[in-house]
Amino acid sequence: SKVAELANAVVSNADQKDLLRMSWGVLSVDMEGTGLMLMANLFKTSPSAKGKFARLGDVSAGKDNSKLRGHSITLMYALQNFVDALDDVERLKCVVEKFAVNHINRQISADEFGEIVGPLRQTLKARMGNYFDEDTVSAWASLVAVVQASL
Ligand code: HEM
Repeated sequence: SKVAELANAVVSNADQKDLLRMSWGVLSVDMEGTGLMLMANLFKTSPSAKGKFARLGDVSAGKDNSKLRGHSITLMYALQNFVDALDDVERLKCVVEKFAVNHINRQISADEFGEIVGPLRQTLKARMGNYFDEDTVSAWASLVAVVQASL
């Protein structure tokens, strides 16, 4: 399957995995703050994505919106599952498929899910400063592509 093929490509690319782990080390210093930043970037760049998160109410309130805050925190722990699975293709596939279900239930298409890459790029740039580079963005895009293939 396409998911298996893309998951294999991620697990076999040692350079990409180094970039993912190094950048995750930076992003995960402040799980909540980074999650809120990622969501704010998504809402800024993708009005259509904003429409999907109606349950969260007024997302412009940031951290003061407890529903947005809860979502931002749990989204980061979801990403942690992917980073923890980078050496084991079966593990990566099963966590990807678990998160795919949550999004299929919400009618998020592969294209819509892919809208996270731009916001992720902005978040990496803000958090990594001089250590930011486009190879790191590509590494994250490869991981996102595994999820997209499952949608
Ligand atoms: C880095 C990529 C993403 C990760 C790790 C992620 C993770 C999650 C997690 C853990 C949940 C909660 C699961 C649940 O309540 O069933 C969730 C819910 C959701 N996700 Fe994602 N997501 C990502 C990207 C996106 C994108 C790009 C969209 C839309 C364009 C999206 C739309 C949604 C919606 C609408 C919900 C339900 C929110 C709610 O009402 O609580 N997600 N996501």
